[in-house]
Amino acid sequence: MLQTSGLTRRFGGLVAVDDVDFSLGDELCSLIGPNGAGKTTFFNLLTGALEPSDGTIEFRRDDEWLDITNASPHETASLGIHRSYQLTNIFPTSSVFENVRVAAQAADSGRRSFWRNVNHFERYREEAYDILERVGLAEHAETPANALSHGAKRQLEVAIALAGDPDVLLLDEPNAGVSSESVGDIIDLIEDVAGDHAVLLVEHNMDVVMQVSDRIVVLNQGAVIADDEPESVRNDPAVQEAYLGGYTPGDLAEGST
Ligand SMILES: Nc1ncnc2c1ncn2[C@@H]1O[C@H](COP(=O)(O)OP(=O)(O)OP(=O)(O)O)[C@@H](O)[C@H]1O
Repeated sequence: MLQTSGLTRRFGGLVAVDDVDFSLGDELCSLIGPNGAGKTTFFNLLTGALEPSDGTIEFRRDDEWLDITNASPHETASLGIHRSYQLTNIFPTSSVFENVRVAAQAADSGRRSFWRNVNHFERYREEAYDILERVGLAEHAETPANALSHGAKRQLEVAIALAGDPDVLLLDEPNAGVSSESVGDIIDLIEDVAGDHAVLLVEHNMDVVMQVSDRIVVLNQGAVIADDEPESVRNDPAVQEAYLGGYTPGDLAEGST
């Protein structure tokens, strides 16, 4: 569905993403690695927020591979690649419902404006309510976004990303700052969303990663050092050394960044 070949991004002399060959199918793949490994830069390359220094990015739509290496964020979004942004795309004083409705409307005007009809506003409302039901925020529909708990704000970010009607969802630390009691809700949401979307997840909480992932890709200093199913990645000596040294399974603790 999405693949990169030799993807590289340099910042001056620093190689933040280093010759990455990666593919995402219809699965939930987690991207992990130590601070500064290049995960955010890789997300920014996939969405078009940053231009690569080298390499290519391709996206499959219908049966055709499209070269999206130099696509803008607007173009990647209209193709169906959406990212959950940590709080930055929430309108804090608008209601939860309004945030999702506006996102549904914006996505529609980017994608399907030609087909809009007189009932489209009602459709955005229905879409927004359906999504709020799905992410567990229906009872907070009229709450101003800035009055939500941290965990509920994360759910709202996912709701806004879903409103874009994505094929590929890039989830950026959906557990960051979430209390340990709410981590289970976010896990349920990630697993639910992965049922009908390809998902690439950046997440520091290893228990979450081990529980939800079909596959894990490990970045270290910009390069892929492992790409395998969770059990194999956990037992990989190179991954242990670079990242998992202190990890013992079973502690669903608060996500850290
Ligand atoms: N705009 C930029 N200009 C210069 N250097 C940058 C820029 N963005 C990122 N970097 C550097 O690129 C490297 C990779 O950073 P990146 O944020 O992608 O890592 P990360 O894996 O997401 O880290 P974290 O887990 O801390 O979020 C780091 O050394 C970072 O300092």
